[in-house]
Amino acid sequence: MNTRGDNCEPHRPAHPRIFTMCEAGKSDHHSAERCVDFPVSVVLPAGGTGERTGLQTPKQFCTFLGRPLISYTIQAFESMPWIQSIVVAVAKENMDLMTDIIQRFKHRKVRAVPGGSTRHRSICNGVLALGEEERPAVGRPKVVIIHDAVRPFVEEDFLCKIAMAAKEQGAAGAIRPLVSTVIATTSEGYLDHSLERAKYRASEMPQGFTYDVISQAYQRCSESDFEFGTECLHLALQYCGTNAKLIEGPPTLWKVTYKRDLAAAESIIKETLSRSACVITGGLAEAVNLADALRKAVGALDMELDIVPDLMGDNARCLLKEWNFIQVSVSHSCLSEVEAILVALEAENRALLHPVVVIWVHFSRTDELPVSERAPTAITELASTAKHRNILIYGIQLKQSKHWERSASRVAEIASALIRERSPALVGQLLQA
Ligand SMILES: Nc1ccn([C@@H]2O[C@H](COP(=O)(O)OP(=O)(O)OP(=O)(O)O)[C@@H](O)[C@H]2O)c(=O)n1
Ligand SMILES: O=P(O)(O)OC[C@@H](O)[C@@H](O)[C@@H](O)CO
Repeated sequence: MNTRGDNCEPHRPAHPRIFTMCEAGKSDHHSAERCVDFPVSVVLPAGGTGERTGLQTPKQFCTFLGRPLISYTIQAFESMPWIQSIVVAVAKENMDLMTDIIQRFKHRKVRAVPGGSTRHRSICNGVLALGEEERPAVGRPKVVIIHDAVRPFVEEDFLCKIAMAAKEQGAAGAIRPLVSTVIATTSEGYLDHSLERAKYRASEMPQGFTYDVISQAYQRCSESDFEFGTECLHLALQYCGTNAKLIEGPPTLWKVTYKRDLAAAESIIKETLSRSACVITGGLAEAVNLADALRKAVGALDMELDIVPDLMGDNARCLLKEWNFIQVSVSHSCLSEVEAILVALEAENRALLHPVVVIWVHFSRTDELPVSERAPTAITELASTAKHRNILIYGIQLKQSKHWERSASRVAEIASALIRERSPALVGQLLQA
């Protein structure tokens, strides 16, 4: 609420403005839960238009591997058990789209509220919404985390530090070293003076505030703050006398701003999904030998393999943590083993948030016809239906030869490329190792 006592948003047509982003860093939820024993809610300002990307689609709705950027950021926060609720502030004209994303990707804890014509107004609307929370299980938060929805990579351990510091100090913010020197220019466009870079830091996100501090700051701040301000920490100091604790954050805190940042974000998401794979051998000797050779070969490609005979019993754990599966079939050309993987993946709804890769490696003995001649369309048909369920099936056929290691490293190269790129274009193809 600003000085006039009305909502943050003046009665002007809202700009069609919106944004988004990413994957939680791997961390031990338990250690964070031990530290954060007070209610924490999150405001994700996502009401911008992303003009600096030069794209028609606002960056928060640009998709990566079939999912909008904002869904990655939401999922990162909702995967942290100690976050009680999330409010996303989006432009009014994107409320339906945001609601659809929440439903489609089964986001919990999160609700969308109308953003504002500036970032501060969007954040203010989000903070107001937390104060009017009606969901019974969600009380007023002790700490409010504010995080640009287009800062894709949120690390739980760091977020925990920000939340703890905000509770103790009233406000806390992430900082990073400056990359470029900051200079002041004259009105004629000449150098006036430069700042000593070592004395300054870049203010990043996440930031944390006690609910009282941030809500008071927005009640007291000026129209000029709402219109032109970019720094919540400044509002806390200026209007509440609260001096934020500054904590240097990891390099992953960057904000998607330009088109190149979208490519960088997609590359990091793909890399995160490509670090390991599960190889299922059926326990057959040739398959186990190939899997062992594959493990050596992919090690050089910075990838780890978990080799199991099947996905039964304890081995079913692979279904809950892997995004990539390699089924090695020896001789028989039927895809029953791949179909079994599909059934297991769907039972766990594993492909909801990320596309899952299943690679069928068909190993044929020297006296057998290659599967491309015996059952050329089998994999294409199966892959076509699986693709609609966000499971990408690829085939690699391998003929038994005396150059075992060379064949295995060839399979490894192809498999790791398929896993890394997750290309829809190659789905259903039977590649020759
Ligand atoms: N009226 C606005 C403007 C921005 N934001 C959000 O604030 C975050 C950081 O803003 P920025 O990166 O500047 O996004 P845009 O304003 O959309 O980008 P641009 O300035 O290029 O248009 C983004 O998540 C953006 O969606 C917002 O919630 N409401
Ligand atoms: O100005 P923009 O809307 O591009 O980005 C907002 C940033 O200024 C802001 O997220 C941090 O500097 C921390 O306040």
